[in-house]
Amino acid sequence: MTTLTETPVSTTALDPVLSVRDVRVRGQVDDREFVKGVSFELTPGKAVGIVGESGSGKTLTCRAVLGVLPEHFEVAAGQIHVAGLDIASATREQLTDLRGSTISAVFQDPASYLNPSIQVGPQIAEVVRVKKGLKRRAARRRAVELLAAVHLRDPELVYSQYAYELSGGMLQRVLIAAAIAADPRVLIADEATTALDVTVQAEILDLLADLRENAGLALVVVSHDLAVVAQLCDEVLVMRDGEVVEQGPTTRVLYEPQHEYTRLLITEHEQYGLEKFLTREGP
Ligand SMILES: Nc1ncnc2c1ncn2[C@@H]1O[C@H](COP(=O)(O)OP(=O)(O)OP(=O)(O)O)[C@@H](O)[C@H]1O
Repeated sequence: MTTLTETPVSTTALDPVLSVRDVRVRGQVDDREFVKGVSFELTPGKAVGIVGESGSGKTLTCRAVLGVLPEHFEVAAGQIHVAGLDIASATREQLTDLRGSTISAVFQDPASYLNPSIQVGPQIAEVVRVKKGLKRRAARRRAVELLAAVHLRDPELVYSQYAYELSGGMLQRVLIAAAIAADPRVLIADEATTALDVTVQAEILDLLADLRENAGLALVVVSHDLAVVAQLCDEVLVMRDGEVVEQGPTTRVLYEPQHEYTRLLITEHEQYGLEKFLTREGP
């Protein structure tokens, strides 16, 4: 089987690979706080989920962690450490090095992250070449390996295809392959399976679980779908209007919700079959 990482990652290390402490995100235009104090820690192989309705600040939290807030937004307070590095005091060069190789992300709408006029494989090979310093031929080989690792059938064929030739599920896998190309320690999956049909979604979730278990990847999973978080995450944060209204172990939050808003989300999601993912033993 194709290896997902070139160097084995310890899953027993206790040092957090990501530490987010009381982070606040402010919009500079109207001086409004959009994220009002988010804290969590991730050690290798762990997964944290962020749930909440549209506009509650989930994506802004992720973008703050990645150091790519939209224009006119800033981290107004709090600390973010990625693999021990305080990103507020990191140089531009350190941040560029960090992105992709230590922390990486997959968002919704994979097509918009790929260049439509370049075959998908070379785009992954380029990440490997730049971030891992591999020569062209080795980078190509690694890109094909990565396409196989995300369970794309006929990876050689996919390597030479263009984004428009691939289905949504295939594209999302290509994006995951690109996101893990430089062996990051943290992967942010922001609504990464939302646009996919149920079967493909389940396959992508299995893939993320596999990366977590076998490569020690730490995950931040953003989803409006509690079932997704129930399946993948150890801990969950429930956000509403920029605030974390509830936070704790996934099974506790989903089985014994303390906050009325969490109860409301759970009731809304019962139709999606939350039960089938959630066991008392936890993920
Ligand atoms: N690029 C932007 N320009 C202006 N306002 C923005 C921008 N991005 C986010 N916002 C504002 O910040 C709020 C929080 O946005 P965010 O994208 O974090 O929400 P979310 O919880 O991820 O929602 P969704 O589930 O719809 O993605 C939004 O309601 C919006 O008002």
